Parts: sequence; structure tokens; C-alpha cells
Amino acid sequence: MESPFRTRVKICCISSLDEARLAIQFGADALGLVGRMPSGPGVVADELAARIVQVTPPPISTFMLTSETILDNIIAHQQRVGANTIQLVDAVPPETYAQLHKALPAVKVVQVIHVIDESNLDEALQALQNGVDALLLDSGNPNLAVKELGGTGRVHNWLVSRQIVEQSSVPVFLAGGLKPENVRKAIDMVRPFGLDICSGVRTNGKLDAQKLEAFMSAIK
Ligand SMILES: O=C(O)c1ccccc1NCC(=O)[C@H](O)[C@H](O)COP(=O)(O)O
Repeated sequence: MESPFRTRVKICCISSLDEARLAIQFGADALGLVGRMPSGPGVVADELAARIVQVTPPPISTFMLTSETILDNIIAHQQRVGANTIQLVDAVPPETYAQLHKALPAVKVVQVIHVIDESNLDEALQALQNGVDALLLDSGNPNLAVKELGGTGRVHNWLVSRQIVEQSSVPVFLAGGLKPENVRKAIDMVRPFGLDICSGVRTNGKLDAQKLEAFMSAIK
């Protein structure tokens, strides 16, 4: 049976004011702004990210993606950009979520779990216990010499993601290789609260209105 609930959409790798406007026009619930990363195509300078945050109207959320893992550096990054949500793309010490909530009470914290195998279920449950506000399941590989922390265009094992969704007490976003052609199947298999997409709605690195429309239509 069709679900009566709307799946939320975060359009990631926003790299200009025009891309932000386009994503919002097509119904994005959230925009993703990628900070400095060890690898990946979607990085935007902090100054431009801050400008995009300033012009983003309510109720659209702004996610600042950070590869920082040290508390003071994460806070400094948030203060440069001003986003209302911090997306941690790498593993952080367990006490970090509580420390961030104390320092930045109005800011939500999302932990990315790079789904490689079933051990990631424990990692997700640990983040829940430590007080994270939401999870985002992606397809990077933080174990490589040059870490891959997102924007891979690859899908991962959705059966593991489904288990994480079933056991999570907070909203879970699904990311990694989503596109108009596979997103319906992803929703049916994983049943996430939200979706996150970067490369699947782009052509030659630019946000593509036709692909955005096809993606949004596929999830209705
Ligand atoms: O896009 C990047 O360069 C990037 C690098 C490191 C971490 C995150 C990055 N992108 C942001 C995202 O969270 C993507 O939306 C997510 O990884 C899904 O990407 P894709 O598989 O291309 O849809």
C-alpha cells in the first residue's frame, strides 16, 4: 500500500544562489552546503555558503557538511556559515553531540553513517545513544588513505539501511547514488524519512532542472 507520508528531500552540493533558488522552486525541504573535504566534487567556499544560508527562506533547512572532527573546529565552521543544521560526514568522539547541543542549542546535528557492511548498524545505534538528532546513510569510505566522505554517486547495501531505519528513534535520510530511475525502489526498500541527492540531479556538475523535476515526480 502507498504510504500517506511525504518523503522529505535534501538537495546537496548547492554551489550558487541560482542553484539554491532552483532547488527550492522544485520543492527541496533542505539544502546541503559542502565544506572543505579530502575528496569530492561538491565543495563550496564558506563565504558563499554563508550567503546562501542568508537568502534561504523558512521553512527550508540549511545543512552545513563538515569533515571537521574536533569540537572547536566544528563550532568555528558553523559560526562562519550560520547553517541551522550541522552534518558530520566523519566519525566524531561520542561526547561531541552533547557538547555541540550545549554550545549551539538552536542547531541540529546529523551524523553520516557510511554503509559498508552490517557493522554500521552498531555505529548508527551508538550515535543514537549519544544524542544525535538525525542520521544520514551514505556510500563513502572513511577507511581509504584519502577518505571518501560523500558525493560518490554510488548506491550501498539498502538492506543494511532498512535495518537502521527500523531501529532508529530519530529521522533517517538515505543518500548515495540516488537518481530519478532508482529512487522509487529506494523508498520502497528502505522507507527513509528523507532523501539526499547530489550527482543524480546534475549534468556536468550543474544542477539540472529536468533531472530535478524527474526526481521530484518519481517520489510523489
Ligand atoms: O559532494 C562532495 O564533494 C562531498 C564530499 C564529501 C562529503 C559529502 C559530499 N557531498 C554531499 C553529500 O552528502 C551528497 O549529497 C551525498 O554524499 C550523496 O551524493 P551522491 O551519491 O552524489 O548523490
